[in-house]
This record gives sequence, C-alpha cells and structure tokens, in this order.
Amino acid sequence: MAAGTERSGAPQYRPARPIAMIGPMAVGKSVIGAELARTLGLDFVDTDQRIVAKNGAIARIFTARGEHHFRQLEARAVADVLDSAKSKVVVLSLGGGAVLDTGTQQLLARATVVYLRATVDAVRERIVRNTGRPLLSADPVATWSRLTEARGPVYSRLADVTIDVGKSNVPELVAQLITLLDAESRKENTAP
Ligand SMILES: Nc1ncnc2c1ncn2[C@@H]1O[C@H](COP(=O)(O)OP(=O)(O)OP(=O)(O)O)[C@@H](O)[C@H]1O
Ligand SMILES: O=C(O)C1=C[C@@H](O)[C@@H](O)[C@H](O)C1
Ligand SMILES: [Mg+2]
Repeated sequence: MAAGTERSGAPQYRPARPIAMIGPMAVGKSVIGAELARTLGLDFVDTDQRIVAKNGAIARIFTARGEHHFRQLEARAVADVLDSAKSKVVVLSLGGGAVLDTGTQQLLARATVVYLRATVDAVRERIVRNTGRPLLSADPVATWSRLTEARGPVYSRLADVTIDVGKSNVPELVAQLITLLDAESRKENTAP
C-alpha cells in the first residue's frame, strides 16, 4: 500500500494549508503538482498555465512585453491564490523563477513549500529540445545549470520539504511526497 494512503487507497494526509511546488525548469512542478492534487482530491493551480490562458504563450510575452512584465503577471497569479485572509487549500505549481519576487517569497510563508530538486542529468533530455521556455532558447544545458545554481539557495531557504526527483517516475514521487508532507504537517502541529 502506498505511503500516506488508507487501505481504500484514499490518502490519510489532509493538508491544512496550500501546497506550493517550487524548483528549476523542467523538474516536474506541473506534472507532479497536478498528480499530487488529483491524489489528494484538491484543486490544482499552475501559475504558468493561468498566465498563458489569459495572455498567450510565455515566449511571446517575453518578446512582446519583456521578462519584467512576465514577472509581474507571475507575482499577481501567485497572489491571486495565496493573498487572502484564508487561502484555499490547493496545490499550486509555480514557474521556475517565480520565487525571485520578494512579495511571492513572503506569501509562500502561508503555504507548505515543496522544493523539487534535480541534477542537470535528470532534466537534460527534457530541456535540449525546444520546450517554449524563452530562457532556455540558447544553450539550454549551460543556462539551466547556471540559473539553478544561482537560484538554489532561494529554493532551499523557502522549502519546508525537499525531494530529489532523480530518475523516479511521477507516481513514485507523489507517494514519497505524501509521506514527507504528512511528516512535515505532524511536525508543524506539534511545534511549540
Ligand atoms: N518524474 C518524471 N518522469 C518522467 N517525466 C517527467 C517527470 N517529471 C517531469 N517529467 C516530464 O518533463 C517535462 C517537464 O515537466 P514539467 O512541465 O512538469 O516541469 P516544470 O518543473 O513544471 O517546468 P517549468 O518550470 O518550465 O514550469 C514534461 O514533459 C513532463 O511530463
Ligand atoms: O525559470 C524560469 O525563469 C521560468 C520557468 C518557466 O516555468 C516559466 O515561468 C518561464 O519560462 C520562466
Ligand atoms: Mg511548470
């Protein structure tokens, strides 16, 4: 039986706060976040997907309006979910660079933050083809590595739970994550 699940297969773990997925590009924030939400019976919000639905492709926003404009849309999309007196308990997947915004960093204190960590080898095949990520349009492997090294301390500082994605598949990672989240929520509930 998968960790964190009852005999019926329904998860025992019931989050009290939103769960936010952070980490570098292509580590699986969107697919793992969506599967985690489905498993826990929660709504799923992906900030990149929300931005695209309202404004069109991310690459197009970068060329037409610039990265700064995209970052404003991104910060607003996070605030739409987390900036209310009582944030709804959802799974929220962020874009890789969303955590650079200081307002977003503050709002993430209202969520349980999951850092999906990966080596470049784990994501190499996913980023070498054109994936519509404007920041990886030139020399994707070197650029991913540089951005990940620069942002790594921010991801680590914000994270309540860190999981190495390695070569595991999505269902395995979701099962591991529920175990880690369950342990984290017990810790939060017993903290003085
Ligand atoms: N554990 C995994 N096993 C196999 N494929 C995976 C795994 N995680 C992600 N993928 C695949 O890698 C690609 C990138 O995943 P995803 O879009 O979820 O990354 P992301 O972290 O959301 O990236 P971004 O920061 O650009 O939003 C997708 O095609 C996804 O299906
Ligand atoms: O890491 C980043 O800066 C980005 C990651 C993607 O999720 C998108 O938000 C966009 O391509 C920028
Ligand atoms: Mg994504």
